[in-house]
Amino acid sequence: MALPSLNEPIAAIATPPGKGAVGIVRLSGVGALEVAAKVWRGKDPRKLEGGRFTYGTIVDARGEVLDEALMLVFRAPHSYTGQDAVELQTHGSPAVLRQVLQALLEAGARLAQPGEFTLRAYLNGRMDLAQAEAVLALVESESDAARRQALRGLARSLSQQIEGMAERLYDLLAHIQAWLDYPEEGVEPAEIQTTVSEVLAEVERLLATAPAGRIAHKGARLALVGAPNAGKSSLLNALLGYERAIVTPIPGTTRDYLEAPLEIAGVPITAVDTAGVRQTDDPVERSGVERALKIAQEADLVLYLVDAAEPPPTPPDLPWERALKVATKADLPPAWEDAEFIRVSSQTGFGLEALRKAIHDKLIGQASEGEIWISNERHTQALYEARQHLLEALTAPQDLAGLSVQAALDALNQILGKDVSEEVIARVFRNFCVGK
Ligand SMILES: Nc1nc2c(c(=O)[nH]1)N(C=O)[C@@H](CNc1ccc(C(=O)N[C@@H](CCC(=O)O)C(=O)O)cc1)CN2
Ligand SMILES: Nc1nc2c(ncn2[C@@H]2O[C@H](COP(=O)(O)OP(=O)(O)OP(=O)(O)O)[C@@H](O)[C@H]2O)c(=O)[nH]1
Repeated sequence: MALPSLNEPIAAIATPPGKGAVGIVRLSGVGALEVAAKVWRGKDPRKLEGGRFTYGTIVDARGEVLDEALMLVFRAPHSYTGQDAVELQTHGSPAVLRQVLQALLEAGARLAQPGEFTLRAYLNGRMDLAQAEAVLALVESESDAARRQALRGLARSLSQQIEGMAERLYDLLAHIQAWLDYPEEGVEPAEIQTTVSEVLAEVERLLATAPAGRIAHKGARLALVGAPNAGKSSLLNALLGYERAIVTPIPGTTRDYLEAPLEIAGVPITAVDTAGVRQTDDPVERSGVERALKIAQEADLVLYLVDAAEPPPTPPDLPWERALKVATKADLPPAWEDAEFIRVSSQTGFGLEALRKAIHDKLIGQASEGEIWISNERHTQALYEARQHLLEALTAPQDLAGLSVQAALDALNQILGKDVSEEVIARVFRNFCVGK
């Protein structure tokens, strides 16, 4: 798969489809300023300093005015792509944006492919591949946790950590090579063990953040499960802060399931209220129960609710390793007590903060706010590969350990986009939107 040419001017609408206060059309490449000059009535962009706005009108090839606009000129290498670039900031009408784009295409630009501006930034060495992926993650971020992590990637936090590990492996390789050449003055076998173990621990630490990273990026499904009248709908409403689900004293009120979005400590969560689980002959209720148990199996986390004011029911079959046990109606006199249960009252709000914290901790695990979370599947795969080769290096005969160290190094470098195939690059940028 060939990557698109790097230099010809490309153009795209950068703002999302639909009406907006302002819309932006982007242009980048060798000759971008000439293309812009052809559609512009105002100061000549070729004579403008980089980083300045100017006001004027945009015209098409026949001289018809398309809109009044601001033009922002960037001069290579001081632009997002590293090339000469121009932004036309118009009124945010789909008709205006379409015509302006059309005029740029007629003036000599080519329509940009998805992610092609960022691809150019990468190919021009303005960012590494992990940073480019962070741009995509940032554009896609819907939660605060995801935004924060993506911004960290953009600032090269992950890249620097990978570079640090790579550096240590390069040094080790050099020593191993010296030892192969001059066995009498080369590496101590212990040096291989120590360095490889330390880098391995770092790789494993990063891999351990992958579940948290995935959840911060994609969100988690939280199933509320329990017997009829356990207080599932009430707890959902209490967590949401508004009355989403119907609450009645009649057992079996929620017959199907119901989803509602919420955010806990910056993590996007889809809470699913399910039908009460019990033995029943009613076919409608039974399919609700089956569905509830299936939702529990598929959820990232299950809240198993038991009414603390009643004798406890027989627990259903749940994925207990992904479950939190919750005793509800803590405002009533308890019929039983069990320290494994988090006590809450949806009526008074008692225990809700503790529950939120427990949900967050269980979903995010030991990954701490301050560290880098891996949220990208490509990075996860590369780290697994590196881990595999480092484990090999630990057990390989000393004269072969270098091969495994080299393979681990190659895997780490893939994250940065060093020596990756065009295939891999194309796959990364395929997920971008046009104009990014
Ligand atoms: N209008 C607009 N807003 C935007 C962007 C953009 O391209 N255009 N961005 C992009 O997606 C993001 C900002 N990122 C950017 C990063 C670098 C450069 C840039 O031109 N850098 C040059 C010049 C710096 C300077 O003038 O001080 C450089 O680093 O040399 C521009 C935007 C978010 N907001
Ligand atoms: N005192 C008290 N009553 C509660 C509390 N939470 C729920 N209830 C009551 O318990 C009953 C059942 O509550 P729901 O939230 O509908 O229970 P559910 O588990 O969704 O019930 P189903 O839809 O039947 O499965 C209602 O009468 C609620 O008012 C609580 O924290 N304290």
